[in-house]
Amino acid sequence: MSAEIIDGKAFAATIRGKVTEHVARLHSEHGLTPGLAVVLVGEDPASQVYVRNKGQQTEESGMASFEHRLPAETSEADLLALIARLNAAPAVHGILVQLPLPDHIDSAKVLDAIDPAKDVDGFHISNVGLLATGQKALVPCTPLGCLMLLRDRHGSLAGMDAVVVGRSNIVGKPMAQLLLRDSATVTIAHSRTGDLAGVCRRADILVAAVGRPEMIPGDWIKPGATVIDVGINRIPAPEKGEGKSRLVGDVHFDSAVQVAGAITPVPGGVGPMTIACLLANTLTAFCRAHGLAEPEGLTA
Ligand SMILES: NC(=O)C1=CN([C@@H]2O[C@H](COP(=O)(O)OP(=O)(O)OC[C@H]3O[C@@H](n4cnc5c(N)ncnc54)[C@H](OP(=O)(O)O)[C@@H]3O)[C@@H](O)[C@H]2O)C=CC1
Ligand SMILES: Nc1nc(=O)c2c([nH]1)NC[C@@H]1CN(c3ccc(C(=O)N[C@@H](CCC(=O)O)C(=O)O)cc3)C=[N+]21
Repeated sequence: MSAEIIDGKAFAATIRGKVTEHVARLHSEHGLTPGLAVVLVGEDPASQVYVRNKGQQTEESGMASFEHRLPAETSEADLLALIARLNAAPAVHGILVQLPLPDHIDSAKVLDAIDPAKDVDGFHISNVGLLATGQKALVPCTPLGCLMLLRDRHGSLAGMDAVVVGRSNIVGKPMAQLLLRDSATVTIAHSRTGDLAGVCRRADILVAAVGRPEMIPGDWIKPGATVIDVGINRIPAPEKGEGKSRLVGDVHFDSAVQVAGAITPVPGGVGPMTIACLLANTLTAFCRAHGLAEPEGLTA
């Protein structure tokens, strides 16, 4: 038996379509345009690609995109000054500071300087706290995208055994919070977990957010489970030619697809959902800022 392949790319296109429709209506009814500012410090080539994709898709949805590319040696004080300006800018409704930041900058300090109402990544400590206490928050884009895929497949997640491998602040922890809020029974595994294979085998829902290429093999997966592979790992692909590379997830796809009930591919799974949810969060932030009705089906 072979798993259903969850088409994140198509699902993301549907979400972007809903955002685009809503943005057009806001424009015609109120003459208003939501705006997203993306800040990139340094020249990491992978980050440049993401930032370019985000900018393109933001504009395609009818929103305004503001890109701030700063040199790697930018001081923390200068970055904080830029954030203060974006916090005060009426045309900016969402602010994303691309991570990781250079080592001389304190990421937590920078993220907490963003106005929580414009924090479309959901990384500000007050959004983290609101999510953890079950209140209305801006929710991190990658976990939100995963949740949308899971709800689409299962309807209710109540009582399901969910295992999240990875406990980062940007994926693992908020993912676990969202699953818990939907009444799944949640286990968070990490590098110190004993018998990781055994823990994974209990999961009806397995979310892998580790950053280790193809680490989870098919025989760690419960037959019929839904597998969400968040990992984005670039590995050498000499078979494609000298110096070429390809993207793989944290799950060993070829063996996992034999066992799982459904699985997200890499690329084309969670990645496109992340950007779609960023646009959705920007629209949500805009509507809350203006006291307008929130878009339906685009929040957690
Ligand atoms: N699709 C998308 O849109 C996005 C994809 N990503 C991708 O997701 C992956 C994870 O990202 P991120 O959360 O930022 O990564 P981090 O490096 O911040 O966190 C990785 C987590 O995996 C755990 N871990 C590491 N090694 C093992 C192991 N051998 N066994 C079990 N757990 C382990 C770590 O545990 P410990 O805490 O104990 O060290 C840590 O909690 C990466 O591949 C990243 O590129 C990230 C963001 C968005
Ligand atoms: N403040 C902040 N917020 C983030 O959300 C954030 C970040 N920093 N830093 C980096 C990670 C990574 N990330 C991805 C987004 C889209 C794809 C994506 O679209 N991936 C495509 C393929 C991309 C390709 O081909 O390279 C896919 O999986 O199909 C991947 C990864 C967001 N991140």
